[in-house]
Amino acid sequence: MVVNSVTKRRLSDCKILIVDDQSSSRLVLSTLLEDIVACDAVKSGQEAIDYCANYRPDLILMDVVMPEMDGHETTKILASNPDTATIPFMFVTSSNADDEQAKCWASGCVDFIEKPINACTVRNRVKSYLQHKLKSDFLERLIYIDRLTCVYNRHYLEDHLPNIIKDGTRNNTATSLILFDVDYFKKYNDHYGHLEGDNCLFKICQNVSKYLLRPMDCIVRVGGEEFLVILPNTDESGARQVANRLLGCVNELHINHSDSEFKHVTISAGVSTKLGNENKSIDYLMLEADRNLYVAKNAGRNRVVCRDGKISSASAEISFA
Ligand SMILES: Nc1nc2c(ncn2[C@@H]2O[C@H](COP(=O)(O)OP(=O)(O)OP(=O)(O)O)[C@@H](O)[C@H]2O)c(=O)[nH]1
Repeated sequence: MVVNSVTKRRLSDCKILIVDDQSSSRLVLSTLLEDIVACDAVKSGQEAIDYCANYRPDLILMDVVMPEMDGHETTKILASNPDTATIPFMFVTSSNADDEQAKCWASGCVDFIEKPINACTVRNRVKSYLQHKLKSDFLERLIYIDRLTCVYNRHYLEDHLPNIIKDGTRNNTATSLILFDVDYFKKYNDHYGHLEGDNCLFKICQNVSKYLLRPMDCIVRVGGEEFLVILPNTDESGARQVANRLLGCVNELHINHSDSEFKHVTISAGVSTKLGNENKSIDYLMLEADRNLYVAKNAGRNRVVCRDGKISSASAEISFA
């Protein structure tokens, strides 16, 4: 998962993906745009889908007519996957018929470019869209990112968790939550000072973010030194593995904490899971995670408790698998 930041991105930080079966069209578009943004190019809808499974372009320029999978079908598949649904796309089309234009807009494109392309229009249309996107992305980060830790804040949780849970029900997939809390943090602040405390929270969040491997996994600061990790499409055993990995990665930071029996900073975690066909509310899931966190604290801290009540202590094993 990408580590968030509230710094402003520039046009030159953006990346676009050009999807066109004709190598000449790919070359023309990338040559026209490469001094404005970084460009990657692929030659089919399937390659675009594979690319987006690993990378998040700021914009896709999508040819409409392609063999095997056309631009409309490709964007439909991207839109049906929550991981790729928000990637904006512009169609590049040689048809300016009314019904074709209507079809492009109906599929959710942000704009379209007519073929044969006009160099000046393509450059300015892409530039103007990306400038607008950079501003709205920045505003969204200001609203949703906690300034101290650079992870999501409660506003994000309130606006997005209901949809994540609904997606899980709709797709009949499990969703898990990990609620974690820094152990003996009051003592840490008392001993090392509040500024060091802030610093410690930042380090933990940055490190934990690196260990959330799927693009849809995210971490939210729910308050003080308490954080929620949201894991869409993850069952209880998967969540346990992630939670143990997070405990391991905080242990591996080796932040001194002389007033803890572990002698370094640790976290405790409670997990809750909603199976695709279960009807559990967000409040219920939060309570379940909170109750399990409480059990983990009482069992000695630096451990994970899932809904089956099983306790696992921090595994020092850290795996990126
Ligand atoms: N430095 C710093 N401290 C914070 C922040 N938010 C909350 N805290 C402190 O975190 C501490 C939490 O203390 P407690 O809730 O007693 O929990 P704890 O000491 O971690 O004990 P256990 O959770 O039982 O292991 C309080 O002293 C809060 O002031 C923050 O943003 N920065």
